[in-house]
Amino acid sequence: MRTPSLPTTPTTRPSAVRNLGILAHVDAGKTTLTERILYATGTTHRRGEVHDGTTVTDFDPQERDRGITIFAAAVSCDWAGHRINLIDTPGHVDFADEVERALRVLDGAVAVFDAVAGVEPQSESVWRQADRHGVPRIAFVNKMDRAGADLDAAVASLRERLHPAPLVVHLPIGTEEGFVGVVDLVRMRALVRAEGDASATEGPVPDALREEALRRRRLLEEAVAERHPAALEEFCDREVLSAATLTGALRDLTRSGDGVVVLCGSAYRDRGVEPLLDAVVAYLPSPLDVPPVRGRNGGAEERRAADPGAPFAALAFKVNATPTGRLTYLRVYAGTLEKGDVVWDPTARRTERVGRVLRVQADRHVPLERAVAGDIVAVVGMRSARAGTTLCAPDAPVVLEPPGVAEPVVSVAVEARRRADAGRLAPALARLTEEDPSLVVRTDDETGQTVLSGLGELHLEVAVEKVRRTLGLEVAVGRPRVTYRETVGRGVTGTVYRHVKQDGGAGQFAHVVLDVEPWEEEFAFRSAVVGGRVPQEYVRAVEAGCRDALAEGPLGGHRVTGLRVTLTDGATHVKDSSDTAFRTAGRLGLRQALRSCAMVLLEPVAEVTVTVPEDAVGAVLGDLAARRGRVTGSVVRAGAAVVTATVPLAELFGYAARLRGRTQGRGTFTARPTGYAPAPADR
Ligand SMILES: Nc1nc2c(ncn2[C@@H]2O[C@H](COP(=O)(O)OP(=O)(O)OP(=O)(O)O)[C@@H](O)[C@H]2O)c(=O)[nH]1
Repeated sequence: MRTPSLPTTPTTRPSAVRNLGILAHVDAGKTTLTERILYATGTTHRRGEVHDGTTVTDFDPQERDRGITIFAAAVSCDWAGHRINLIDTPGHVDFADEVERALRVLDGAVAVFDAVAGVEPQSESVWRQADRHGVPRIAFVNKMDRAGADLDAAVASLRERLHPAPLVVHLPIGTEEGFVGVVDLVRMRALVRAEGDASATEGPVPDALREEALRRRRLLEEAVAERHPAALEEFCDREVLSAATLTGALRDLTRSGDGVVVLCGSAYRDRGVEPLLDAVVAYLPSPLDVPPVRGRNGGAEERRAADPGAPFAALAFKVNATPTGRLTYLRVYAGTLEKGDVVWDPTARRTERVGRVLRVQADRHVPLERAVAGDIVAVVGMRSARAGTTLCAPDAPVVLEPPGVAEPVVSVAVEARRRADAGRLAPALARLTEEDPSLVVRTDDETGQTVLSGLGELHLEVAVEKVRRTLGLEVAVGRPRVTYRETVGRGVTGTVYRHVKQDGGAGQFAHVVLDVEPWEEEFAFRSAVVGGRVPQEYVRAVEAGCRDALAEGPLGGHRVTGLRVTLTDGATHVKDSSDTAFRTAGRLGLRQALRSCAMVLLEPVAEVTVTVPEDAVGAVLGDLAARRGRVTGSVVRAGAAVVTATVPLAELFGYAARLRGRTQGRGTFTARPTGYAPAPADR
């Protein structure tokens, strides 16, 4: 059994905290790197391996069985007087929402790349996610010990596909099996760990590499000076940059997102891990270096800085049922939280009592007296907080922007296998959705079946398996189905809808005239009513009614998207008109209009990347064509063919097994949902 030692002291200086995520494509080595970081920092005393199922962060039984990260796990360690709170995130696209929630609360990230494959599809997706959240990052090119590893090629693919300004600060020493360490180009020192060494040794740059190291240092100086005015000044005056100037400029460029420091190593062989930790501390921002968190207090925007003395504000980003109790993971943005405190949930409009505050070390927890601004902790005792809930001081309310939730694209019908268990299914599913907001449960109106929806086949498989393992509930699962949508192919003008109701007491009256047209965005609404014939408040009610109508389209009850509605005319009644009447008129009026429009059924499509041995390409192309796939590219890289194609998600069910069969287990693929496209008429 692993015995992680736990940093138990509360962090009192936000400037000494680094909250970071480890992001990458599946199998790039995030979990192994996290494991080596815990070992290098003395947090653990043995190195766990993914293939042995002994890592600290992949502690869930399913993660160990499948050898992949499914849930973002938090661990903390100390390095050079700093507290590093680290979140190991899943690399598989089905769990992208878990990454999204983690990114919302992180200040920085380490993006891990495979030195042979370079930038892979999911590394591209998580990179864009981090861009959206403005999270500064460092790149770590891992697996430098593998045959075919090439730092320069990996950097070229980074530049080509992700468009950052790469600032390469390492020169590898040795190649592939002979990779033993790196030259740190900032300090011009070599860090070598030969086979059998317990730790890295620092020394002068080996003579054989001196010239190349100087050339690369020069390239680094030029790249930095080009982007950093103070560095440029020094470079112009003295024609060189000092290590101190270089370090300061690299820090500034990382934090502003104008450059990405690139390091290399081999996590598996413990090479390049300590330099990576040094870089995290030197370049990535502390909670004080990022802009104060934004929130709303009533209608007004409010910002809270990472000040332990300020009124408390925190965002819950994960909820997890554990043997310790229901854990709510919090990023504390402002103020201090002590055990026993009463905090306010402004959205649910209720108070919550904080039972205990815990430092989380994957599946282990250590009680803390308090947590201060900038820290990431878990608390026990919250009843209603979910991922995305703000918790704040009762006398200083604020609502922080919650992370977005992805729309589900795949559904399965589920039922308890044993009749006697029928009553246990609903609470079990409710618990799942509480922990993972990207899972949705509903009852099908026509069949009465319970339908579980999520982001992919694997996502749903893992969810059902969790119910079986944790609650001992056997669940029968139907065939997976994709989530269709409907859009407007050709619009209509002048749909008249009159909502009149007269039953005894107060009547209801609303009259609307609507135009509907295809639109680029999901939904837009405007009023073109002249002369105040429909007051503003009723216009808003019509819009709300139209939004209600989007839930079910006329083709098959699917969600409607891609349209603009214009309210062109209407009429009111002095006594009988109300918000409710106009909302109803908006809903029923749009429904009527959509029935007259030419509607188009949309199905989800995914960008698929298949990597196979060259001799299997023919079979793979034929199979993709049979699945209505459109091939968008094909290249040969390190002896393997990489085929990219756009394929309807509905045709991808069971593809993993099929590909394995066609390639004798040598083929792999990833699928990234990219949006919706018109479905063929027979759907
Ligand atoms: N040769 C080599 N193999 C490595 C290295 N780092 C990780 N691996 C191996 O690569 C495989 C994947 O590593 P993981 O650490 O599970 O990768 P991951 O990115 O966490 O994968 P997911 O959590 O599933 O997204 C494992 O078999 C590791 O042993 C490395 O530096 N060199």
